Amino acid sequence: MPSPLPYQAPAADARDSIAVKGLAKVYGAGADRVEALGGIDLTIPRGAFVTLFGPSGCGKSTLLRILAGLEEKSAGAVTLFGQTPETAARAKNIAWVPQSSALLPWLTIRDNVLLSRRLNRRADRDPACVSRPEDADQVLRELGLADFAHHRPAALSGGMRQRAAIARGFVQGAPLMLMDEPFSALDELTRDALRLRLLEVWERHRKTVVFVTHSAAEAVLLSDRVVVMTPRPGRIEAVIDIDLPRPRGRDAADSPAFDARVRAVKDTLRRGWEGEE
Ligand SMILES: Nc1ncnc2c1ncn2[C@@H]1O[C@H](COP(=O)(O)OP(=O)(O)OP(=O)(O)O)[C@@H](O)[C@H]1O
Repeated sequence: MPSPLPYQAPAADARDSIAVKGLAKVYGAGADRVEALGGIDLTIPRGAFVTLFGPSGCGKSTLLRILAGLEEKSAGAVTLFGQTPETAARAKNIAWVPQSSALLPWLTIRDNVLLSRRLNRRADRDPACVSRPEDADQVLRELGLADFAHHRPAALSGGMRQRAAIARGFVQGAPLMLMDEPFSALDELTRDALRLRLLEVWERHRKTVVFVTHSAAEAVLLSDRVVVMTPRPGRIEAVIDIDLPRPRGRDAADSPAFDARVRAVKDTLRRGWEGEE
């Protein structure tokens, strides 16, 4: 009988990061073949706020859906804190914040925010992240929704409903939040206010966030790292560390340092795109 292979402990940091290695995704075949992602390597440390930034069609949503376990990869390896996306999704270790709030109209805001937690009481979650009902009240307060907790979604503005969707993400008890352009349907003033609200709440909870946006300024304001992606096939042009001090508030976007980071992100995208043409 062959001797068993020696036990190999997982890499020391496997449970402390998201690791993407050689990831590729192809949709369709023949004339319909689209290489949505090719050769994606990315490491995201636990607790980081990381943004995927790039033009339409560069594969941001595909990458996010693969991380969420909603889409199969064509090649490569993905682990979320040591788990496959499918296992992490089954264990309810991933919270998804969509573009539109997707609240249930017949439930109050508080019940909407608590719904996933209630439905998934028995989930095999990361014990450090399990939330309590009181957490919903705290997060609703932090997001300025305490007075609306017992209203139904129809009584709230679009911005408030999106805040409720973000609250639901934080209360879900998952260590990882995936946010797919959560502010894209909102007007500019509401977006500005919501970015700051999101930052305030994230500072207190420090979940790992992977956020998708088309806005360089939004990416820089929110992130520890901006992943600049270019299309055909979707690939990572560069990962830019945003070394601006935290916490970042209303004044964070009013500095030459901020403008320089936004310029660096845009220039990186332009270089990658021009290089491709
Ligand atoms: N289900 C699908 N079937 C076929 N092709 C798809 C599918 N989903 C995405 N694609 C293609 O894969 C590529 C990447 O799409 P994806 O939506 O991930 O990009 P994106 O950067 O998120 O774009 P956007 O910013 O417009 O949302 C595009 O060429 C798109 O047409």
